[in-house]
Amino acid sequence: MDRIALFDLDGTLLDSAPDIHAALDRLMAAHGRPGFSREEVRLMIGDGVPVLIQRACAARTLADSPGLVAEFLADYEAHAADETRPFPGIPEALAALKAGGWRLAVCTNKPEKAARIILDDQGLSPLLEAVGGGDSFPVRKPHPGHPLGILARMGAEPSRAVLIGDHHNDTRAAKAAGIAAVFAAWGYGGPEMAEGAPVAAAPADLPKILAGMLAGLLPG
Ligand SMILES: O=C(O)COP(=O)(O)O
Repeated sequence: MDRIALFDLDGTLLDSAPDIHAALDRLMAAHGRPGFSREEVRLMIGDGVPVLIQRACAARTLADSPGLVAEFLADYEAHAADETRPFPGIPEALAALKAGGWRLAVCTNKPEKAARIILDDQGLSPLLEAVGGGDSFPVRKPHPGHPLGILARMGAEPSRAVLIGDHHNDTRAAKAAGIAAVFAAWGYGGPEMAEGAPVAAAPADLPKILAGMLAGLLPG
């Protein structure tokens, strides 16, 4: 029976905050503004790059513009994999799920190009059937059209899918799309962002949790 695991990227598969933080601080410095703490950056991640830049500009009284987003992205794409690594246990969990018959894909609000740069660099791309970024569809999480668009590309049913993420954008997109959700407690989101979804404490727990959810997925 078909089974699909859709993964959020930043804060779920990848500890990407160090490179996002460094690029954001370089952008602020280029515009004469002070940088941020790591915690401040973690809290700004989750809604894609244009919103990240909006939040940073608002915090530093800098006029937000599409030019700043392009400036950030050109720099970030060149350094996206400098320090970014999968969270411990993620490569093993993905391999175990794939071996267990799960079809794997990424559903991230990160721009698709930057997502692919890191996934290629870290050798994760061969495990994935699809990567849907924050700019791959007209909508992005928490809009259900984002995970649903990825499933449509895979020829897969929402009733056979689980979305694993660390942000309320993930749990909300899943709920609105009729997809089961699992909250990744090791990521950047506070525990309140689980919003009632089952919680995985560590990546190593995923194969067991997802296996347990199989029975609850509708036949298809
Ligand atoms: O880039 C972001 O802001 C968030 O990306 P994510 O959806 O993979 O957490």
